[in-house]
Amino acid sequence: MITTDRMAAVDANAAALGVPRKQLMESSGNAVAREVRAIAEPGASVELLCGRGNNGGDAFVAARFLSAYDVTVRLLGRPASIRTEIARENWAALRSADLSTATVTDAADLALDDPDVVVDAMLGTGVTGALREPERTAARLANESGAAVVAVDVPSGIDADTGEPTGSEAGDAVCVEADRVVTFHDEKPGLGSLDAAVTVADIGIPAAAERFTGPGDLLGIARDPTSHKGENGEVLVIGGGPYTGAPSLSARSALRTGADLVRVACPETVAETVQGYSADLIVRELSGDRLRPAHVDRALDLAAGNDVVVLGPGIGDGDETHQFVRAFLSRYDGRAVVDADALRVVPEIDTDAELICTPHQGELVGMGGETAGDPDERAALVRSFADEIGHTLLVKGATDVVSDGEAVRLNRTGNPGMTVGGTGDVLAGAVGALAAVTDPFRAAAVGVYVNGLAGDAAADDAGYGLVATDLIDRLPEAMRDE
Ligand SMILES: NC(=O)C1=CN([C@@H]2O[C@H](COP(=O)(O)OP(=O)(O)OC[C@H]3O[C@@H](n4cnc5c(N)ncnc54)[C@H](O)[C@@H]3O)[C@@H](O)[C@H]2O)[C@@H](O)CC1
Ligand SMILES: [K+]
Repeated sequence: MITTDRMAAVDANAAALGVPRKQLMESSGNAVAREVRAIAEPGASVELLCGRGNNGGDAFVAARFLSAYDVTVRLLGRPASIRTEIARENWAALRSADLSTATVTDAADLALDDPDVVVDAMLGTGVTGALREPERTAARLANESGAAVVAVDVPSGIDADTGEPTGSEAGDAVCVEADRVVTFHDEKPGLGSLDAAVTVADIGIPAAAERFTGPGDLLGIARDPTSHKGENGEVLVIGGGPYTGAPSLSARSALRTGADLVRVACPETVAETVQGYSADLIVRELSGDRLRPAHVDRALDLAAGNDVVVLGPGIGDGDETHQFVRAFLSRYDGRAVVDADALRVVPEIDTDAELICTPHQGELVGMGGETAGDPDERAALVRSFADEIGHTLLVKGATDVVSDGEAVRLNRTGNPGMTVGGTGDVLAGAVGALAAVTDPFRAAAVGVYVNGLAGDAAADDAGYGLVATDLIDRLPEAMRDE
């Protein structure tokens, strides 16, 4: 099963892997033609009803594969209104090949010439709201035609994620009632409930486009242009004690990954130094030189005003500090990224919090997890351990593994230069900022992807001499989804 959003991400990842969308469209159109050949004898009349998006584009391709049939390609709209370049190119290819094409702009001019097969390629996953004209009339005609109706990807006017007619809240939903659906790459959640035979066509999307993070994973994280301060995330970093650099790295990384406000709660002895790293941080002092159980009430108060807590950078491994982490997590019920010395406490704690744990492999073993050399084996182990502890895991390595106990994603951005100290703190901050605006699994996957990209950009300039702060300034560029 794949949702519409995830499909768009995988599609973009495939393009980044060298399989561009036009190539996918060629395979999609070929699969549609195959379906027509399976249900109709050569010579049968086939009417292709095509929209102006890529759903229509699939049918332009299909027409080229149906030379043994009596084919009419009917475009709903003017050729100039075809929305995408790849669909336009495939339309032009039909025209230059002298295939029978027609355009309809007015619903009143629509009539079907008693076809044996109707191919519904009006709208796919790009549909919004109830069907408009002329698609609305065309859907009615197709439903009343008595022809076998083959829908491309999803019947027009159906939401692929829910199976419900789009715009059904308005109470006037019209959609294509397909006999068969040829959907691409994977089953869609909404198709199972339809009264149609569904074929899933492999269109050549490489498995790696789904398995590994890629630029598509960033889609939809770009912010709402009308948002105001605070809406794009408030993050509290709880850290510091024996180390001062770590909480500052996490906090500055969260800012560069897009968080609006980042606060640091740290022992008073390090507060001045942490503040000294950056005027952009809001620093809250806790008494003494280490995190201790006595700080829990105050830390919970501070945490309550934020979307996400990043817990652990630079806290050290003193007993009192472990007690603090234990007590904090047993009472905190929000979202937190847990890193470094705070990790060990997680498996033994009973918490309502939603955690994203970011261990390297040594820390994973310290938590009671297992690791393996082979990435597939490691992925399976991470998945079952995430399931066991009930939290999201991001296990760092040459290939990073992210799992929420169900889904697994691997990441291969990054380079050996990133074994330098502090890059883990940068990662924790980036994941924290993302966890304020998206779900934990995606925050971890995108965080590790952009952190690695920033590391690769830093290595281009500094080679293995790169340092953690080099990554921070490169995060905004890494976050761009184009
Ligand atoms: N990886 C993928 O996602 C692939 C997608 N492909 C095809 O591309 C399709 C998605 O293409 P698009 O994103 O271009 O979207 P669509 O082709 O589904 O339609 C988009 C356009 O239809 C119009 N429209 C939207 N709602 C409407 C309504 N209610 N009434 C009338 N017109 C409406 C709008 O102008 C919109 O831009 C998929 O369903 C599939 O068929 C394939 O070509 C191959 C790979
Ligand atoms: K369709």
